[in-house]
Amino acid sequence: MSIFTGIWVPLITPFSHGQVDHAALRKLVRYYAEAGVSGLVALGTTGEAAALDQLEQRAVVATVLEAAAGLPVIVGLAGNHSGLLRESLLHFSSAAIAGFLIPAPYYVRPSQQGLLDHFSSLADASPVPLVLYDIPYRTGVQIELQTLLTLAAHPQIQAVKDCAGSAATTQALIADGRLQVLAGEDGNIFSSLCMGGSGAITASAHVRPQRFVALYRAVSEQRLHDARAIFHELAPLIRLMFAEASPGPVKAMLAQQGWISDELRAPMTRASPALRAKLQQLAQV
Ligand SMILES: O=C(O)C1=N[C@H](C(=O)O)C[C@H](O)C1
Repeated sequence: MSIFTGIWVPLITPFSHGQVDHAALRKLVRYYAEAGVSGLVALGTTGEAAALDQLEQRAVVATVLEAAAGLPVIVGLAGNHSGLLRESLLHFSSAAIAGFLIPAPYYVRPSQQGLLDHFSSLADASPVPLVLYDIPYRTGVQIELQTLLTLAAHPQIQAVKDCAGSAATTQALIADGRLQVLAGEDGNIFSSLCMGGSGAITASAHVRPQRFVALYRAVSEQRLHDARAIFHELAPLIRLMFAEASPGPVKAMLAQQGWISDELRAPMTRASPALRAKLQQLAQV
């Protein structure tokens, strides 16, 4: 069994006056570590990695690793240029990271054979495990079940962040048992864990991380009644976190709590005033 279990927070990247706010990032990392999460993801979708240049990406990972003080950190590696991806992979491999989270190359819509070749060659080059990131609504291409199962034979491919939105695929991956299945759709966390999923990478856990950890523990300890109650309690929060383009709502909530300033980089935008009002109401519950 690999380490890809429990609740992982895909960190936002805080900005202040247009620059990465490393002080705020450090504080957030400490907060999540103390909340009992299993690990952190830097440069995930929620981290606005696409809006960071190479130096900023490297600086973000360095800050997260330093503040995490041994808590496992996965680095997101998204892109559609194989050479640049490989270069980043080799760069970050020299740091003490727990793995890479890698989606299908976006926009170019490769064939399943192209995906097999792509992930296999990155896995061959990587000294740390890969978490495959299946998120067709963002990349434009599905990593089909058969492709995931073929890739599971590679010793360095150990988990999948499952955002495919197919209960049948989730079930088949869990039944196969070779890949750890991390729920990547926040609304599916409870069902995925109950089916035997190993955990979740969930942006909603930026808010009330302790409750997400409690949900994971309740399912692991087979306290179904407790787990169900916690999930129902978290459901309104999860809905609001994705009511507008992510990570706008997460950043709005964290800004209301005083952790960060409510800044995103274009083309991403802040949550609307209407949503911010709803988030404020939720915070009072
Ligand atoms: O940052 C991530 O990685 C996440 N991705 C999903 C998405 O892209 O919508 C959602 C998940 O909560 C975190």
